[in-house]
Amino acid sequence: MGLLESIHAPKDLRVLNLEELIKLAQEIRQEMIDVVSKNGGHLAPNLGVVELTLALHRTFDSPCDKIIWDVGHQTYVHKLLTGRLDRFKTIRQYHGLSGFPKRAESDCDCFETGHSSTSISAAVGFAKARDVLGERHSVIAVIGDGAMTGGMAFEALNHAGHSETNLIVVLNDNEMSISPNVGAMSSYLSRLRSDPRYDKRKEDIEYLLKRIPVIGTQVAKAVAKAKDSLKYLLVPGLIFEELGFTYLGPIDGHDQALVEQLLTQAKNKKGPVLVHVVTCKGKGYKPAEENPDIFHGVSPFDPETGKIIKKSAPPTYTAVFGETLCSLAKIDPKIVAISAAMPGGTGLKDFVSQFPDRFYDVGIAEQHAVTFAAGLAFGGLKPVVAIYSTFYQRAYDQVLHDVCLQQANVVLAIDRAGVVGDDGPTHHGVFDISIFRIIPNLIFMAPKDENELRHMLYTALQHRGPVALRYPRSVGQGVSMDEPLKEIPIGKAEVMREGRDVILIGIGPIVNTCLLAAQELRHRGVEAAVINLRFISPLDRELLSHYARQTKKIITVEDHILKGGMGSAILELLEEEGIEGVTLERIGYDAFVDQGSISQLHSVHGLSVKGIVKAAERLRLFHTSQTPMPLSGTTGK
Ligand SMILES: Cc1ncc(C[n+]2csc(CCOP(=O)(O)OP(=O)(O)O)c2C)c(N)n1
Ligand SMILES: CC(=O)[C@@H](O)[C@H](O)COP(=O)(O)O
Ligand SMILES: [Mg+2]
Repeated sequence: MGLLESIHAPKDLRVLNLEELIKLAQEIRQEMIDVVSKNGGHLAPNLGVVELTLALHRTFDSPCDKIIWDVGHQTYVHKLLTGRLDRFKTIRQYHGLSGFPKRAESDCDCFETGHSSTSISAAVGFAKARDVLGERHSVIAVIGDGAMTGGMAFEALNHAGHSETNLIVVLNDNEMSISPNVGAMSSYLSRLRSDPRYDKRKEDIEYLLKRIPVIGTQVAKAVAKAKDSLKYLLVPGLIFEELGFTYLGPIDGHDQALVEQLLTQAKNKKGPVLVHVVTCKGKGYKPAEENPDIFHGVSPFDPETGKIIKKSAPPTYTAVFGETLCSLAKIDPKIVAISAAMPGGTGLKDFVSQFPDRFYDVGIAEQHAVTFAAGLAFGGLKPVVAIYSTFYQRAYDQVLHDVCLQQANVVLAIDRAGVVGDDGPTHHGVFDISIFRIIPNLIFMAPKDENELRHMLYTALQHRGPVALRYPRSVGQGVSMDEPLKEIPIGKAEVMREGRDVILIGIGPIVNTCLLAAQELRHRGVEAAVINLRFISPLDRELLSHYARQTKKIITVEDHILKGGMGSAILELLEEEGIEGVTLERIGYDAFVDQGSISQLHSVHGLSVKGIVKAAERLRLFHTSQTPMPLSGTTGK
């Protein structure tokens, strides 16, 4: 039996000596490489925090002490040490362990994360609750240098530093967000790391400063001023100190004994403390150390070589978006692109290399990204902001107040729209239609395939005023691409198939599933029209009203939450147009959606041929008893 099998709870770690801890760290790394090479997952961030997590669980007493992990993608080690080794092989799978902290999984997961930069705010909340209730436990937020670029982190530092509550912030600085970290805070952290006094204790410097003699009032004032300036030069971590934190570090985050020593020191200090540890993302696995961005969130790979297992498939929507944007930017010098710390994920890597002066990575700052884009637009440029659907939730007011109210010429590229798979409920992009379709002035569209995406991006960039464009995290349909790019008439839907009995209305690539379902329904004697809605706003009122009056039966299908979604928009339209006697079945999600593969989730929630046929049955378009013919080659509920 290895050491890892003997760890059932954090208390089991406290009996180990340094040699055993080093061996345990190796076993943990091996277990994570084995499992992630099969399941995919956030390998590099976890390899980087092995010693830090061991030190945290030896110094603090979880679940009594509260450890809050920012983003939460680096909690695999924490899971392995808090009684979840036996289920670790199921991580990120349907009904398996989550890849992020989950309160329902363990008492040691005191706060759920997934969206970045929330940990310090939550920690201040835990700390204040403890103070009010007269409790005494420690509260620790563990935040990466990337997450530290998010506005919420600054807001929380501002609050915590002023409140003087006992709280520890561990800054895990690996110089990486998903890509190399950006921004002034990141440069400041680099200066701290490269400071020749890296290991010079802050206390020593303060002691020296205190020894400067003070004689007479005038001289005292001058000396006080000089001391202040000197302090700026000499005391490391001064930004944090000035915000009211005691700053400790920076130290090597892979030196087990040193990390424990510093955490113990932090535990015994009063007020807010910031512990700065420097780690290597991907530590201990060469391919991940060499390519920390690729191994940040990696798909299955060969553990021997680190080679990603690739299947041949059509290009992703993201790749087609990136390629089209580059080709349009070549012709139009006003096009600029903005990413919130995800140039790779949003398909903008080529844009960065081809147009470095027209690309802005603003860090994990979605709110700033959107308002910055509004400024760029009024300054005369054509900004395209590419953000995942789930992270746009952060920038709702900026979209509404700064872009749409003022009719700024901004293209909002909404990537990862729909369920995203293994990352689960924190990351599914299933709310954007509900929150954005109600904003006046915003044109909102979604393509049925990758070719239509190209034409829509072109259309968006021709339009004056704000446009949103949603597309999923998946490979395209493998359709051929047509040239030249042309404008799609705003607000016009596309009839993909005629039919007198029912209309199947889809938005996005799910339209293709509607087409397959229409074929199945024909076997049951049902003629279904299929409409590719294309525009959520404005809706094609004329066309939809015509078909609704004709068939009186509608099935809407969307990779989105039902409440407020596309089906809801159709219901509103029927009511507004006074179309009566229509029965409507809506297919989509009715709650937060679990993790699982995208096809699994679609099938469980009825976004499948089988699910659509069942909806038709509920509309009494046919009865199962009359149609013995089996479904051919389809899945779904
Ligand atoms: C609001 C938000 N925007 C974007 C992301 C995507 N994201 C996940 S991890 C990450 C980088 C985090 O970097 P850091 O905090 O330094 O952690 P590391 O992986 O380097 O340990 C980003 C941008 C997110 N989770 N939340
Ligand atoms: C933790 C996080 O938010 C990202 O790392 C996310 O997992 C990226 O997912 P994609 O694979 O869709 O880019
Ligand atoms: Mg980092």
